[in-house]
Amino acid sequence: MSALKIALAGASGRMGRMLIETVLATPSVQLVGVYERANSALIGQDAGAFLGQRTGVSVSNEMHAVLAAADCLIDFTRPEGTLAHLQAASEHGVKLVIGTTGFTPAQRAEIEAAASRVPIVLAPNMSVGVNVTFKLLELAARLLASDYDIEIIEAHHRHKVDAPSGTALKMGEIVAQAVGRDLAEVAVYGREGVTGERKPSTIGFATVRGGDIVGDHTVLFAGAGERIEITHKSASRVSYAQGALRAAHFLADKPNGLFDMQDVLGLR
Ligand SMILES: NC(=O)C1=CN([C@@H]2O[C@H](COP(=O)(O)OP(=O)(O)OC[C@H]3O[C@@H](n4cnc5c(N)ncnc54)[C@H](O)[C@@H]3O)[C@@H](O)[C@H]2O)C=CC1
Ligand SMILES: O=C(O)C1=N[C@H](C(=O)O)C[C@H](O)C1
Repeated sequence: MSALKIALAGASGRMGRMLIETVLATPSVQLVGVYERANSALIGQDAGAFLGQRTGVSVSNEMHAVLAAADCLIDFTRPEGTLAHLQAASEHGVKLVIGTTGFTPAQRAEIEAAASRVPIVLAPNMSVGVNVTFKLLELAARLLASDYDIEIIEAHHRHKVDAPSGTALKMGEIVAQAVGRDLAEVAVYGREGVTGERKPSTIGFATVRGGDIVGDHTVLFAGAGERIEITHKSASRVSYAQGALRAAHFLADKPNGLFDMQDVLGLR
């Protein structure tokens, strides 16, 4: 079987670098294109230069050239970048794995519309561990129901620009749905001053930013006389990169449609 041809966006980013390293170490995939923004010092350099490796693939700011030989584009950038890349990928019939977070509902609708033309995996967290944690949360929330207060706490590195994390928001959606609430109505994003007592149906979010924390998420179910904490901690970005490659393989035989990592991992 021939290797899956992968193009990457966001070459200089934390995830971009981890993806380049992971693709180069994975025999079932081949790096065929690497994109970075025009103002980047990396343009024209070999994509493996930061690893001391020669790949023969130069970093380019011409998305159409980057996509020309690709089966799948993996994008971990920023919402505005992802939407531009989505447009180019759908023109080329290139499948998409999107790890970027922080989309507005309107931006998400654009991704959904594009999925009628090309298949897309869109997931705020590609790690197997987080996706299994989602299942644990669903079960815990359903069993504990309204007797326990639900709070979601996430911590990330100092460079992260969106809050709460995409993963924390997804966890909120999962637990809200499991207890029959609409997250948009019950979410409380941070507290300050004289807030009054906690309303029982709310789901609170707390965000920590500091240092090089890769990504920690805890969902706290606090009841009378006890509490349950379900926590996932990432120690390396490699699990996200490996998940993204699993997602790319999953898309290989899909003509179109919007999927997430629960689909990829068979966790539905
Ligand atoms: N789904 C998942 O498993 C994970 C998702 N993420 C998400 O991936 C995204 C990137 O994270 P990091 O690599 O840590 O960020 P980063 O800041 O290290 O890298 C961002 C990359 O995107 C590029 N970029 C920024 N704006 C752009 C634009 N308008 N057009 C094109 N390219 C643009 C930058 O040049 C850079 O290469 C974030 O949204 C983050 O939340 C991060 C880790 C795991
Ligand atoms: O920006 C990050 O680093 C991460 N972003 C994702 C998110 O917003 O959930 C996934 C992971 O937590 C790392």
